[in-house]
Amino acid sequence: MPPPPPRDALENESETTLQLRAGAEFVSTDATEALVQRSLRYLEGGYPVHFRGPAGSGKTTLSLHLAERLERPVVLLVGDDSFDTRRLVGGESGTRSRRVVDRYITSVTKVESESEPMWLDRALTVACTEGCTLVYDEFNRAPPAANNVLLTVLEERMLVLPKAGRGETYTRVHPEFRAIFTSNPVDHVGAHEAQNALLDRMVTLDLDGFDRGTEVAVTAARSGLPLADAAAIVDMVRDFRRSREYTQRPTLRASLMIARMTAVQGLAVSADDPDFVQLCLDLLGSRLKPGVGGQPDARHRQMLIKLIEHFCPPTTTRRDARFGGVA
Ligand SMILES: Nc1ncnc2c1ncn2[C@@H]1O[C@H](COP(=O)(O)OP(=O)(O)OP(=O)(O)O)[C@@H](O)[C@H]1O
Repeated sequence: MPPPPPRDALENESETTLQLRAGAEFVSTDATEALVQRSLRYLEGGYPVHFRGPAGSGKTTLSLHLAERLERPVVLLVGDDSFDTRRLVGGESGTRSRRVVDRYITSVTKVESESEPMWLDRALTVACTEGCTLVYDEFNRAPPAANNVLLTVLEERMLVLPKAGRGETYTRVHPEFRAIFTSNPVDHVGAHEAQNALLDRMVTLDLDGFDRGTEVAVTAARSGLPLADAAAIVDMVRDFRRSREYTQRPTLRASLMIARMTAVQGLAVSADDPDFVQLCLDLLGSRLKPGVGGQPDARHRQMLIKLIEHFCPPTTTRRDARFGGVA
């Protein structure tokens, strides 16, 4: 069989238009609900919301949950350094040809051919014209120039198309269109500084991790561990975070990893379970300055052991992983 004809790169990529499942895995607490309500007020008032915070602070999860609460189709876009306006808006992709053969008078055959460029919509155009909720995750990974097209979308509610490919140079933004942005700090690898003009058009809410109660609730719900065990792990990770001894900030994600592995392997959240201690050394030690042979150096190891002993004293017995209970 001959190989398929080469297609424009635009045609090979499809946009992610999501229909979110109700309540999918989001853990709601008083703190998250307060933030959700605050954000919904801005979104319903027509203003985009921007969650800014370090990795693992819950920005993406919160954004997707908010999008779900708006009950509109969701377009998810994840910022990338390779982005340009065309990647956001769309562009001309191939041509459409039409050939008309006219034999009205049998002795005369009139053939007319015409071809016109075909326009392919991308994420922003789809969201703006269909009235979707755009979740633009890590938007500051895209070069600032690529995001310029958002300026008129957010302020004048006009989407300016780069070429008159659809026979128009701009299109009006659907009244139900809403946008939620997330960004990592500028010192994050691959992050660009967002232009002030764009930031000026959004309501920026700083997320620097959740309160203890929310972290415990999320960790327990997502791992299946009892609340007391989840609390011990969260307290240990939060204390490590306060120590500032790390090179990579330990976040809720670190607590979740420890808790899930503990549950899956049936470990006891206890300093006398050597596998649990090794798990903590692996997952927290890797956030310290690199040691030798995949292990933290002696001082850091001692510090972590003390931390584990303090928050997970040797009292509990090994859990039976098959039943999620204690053996
Ligand atoms: N309210 C919540 N309910 C359930 N899980 C949550 C909640 N908040 C955060 N999480 C979980 O915490 C982890 C980190 O959250 P998330 O990925 O949203 O952070 P982020 O700030 O977007 O991180 P990054 O910048 O690295 O993408 C994920 O595993 C996520 O599922």
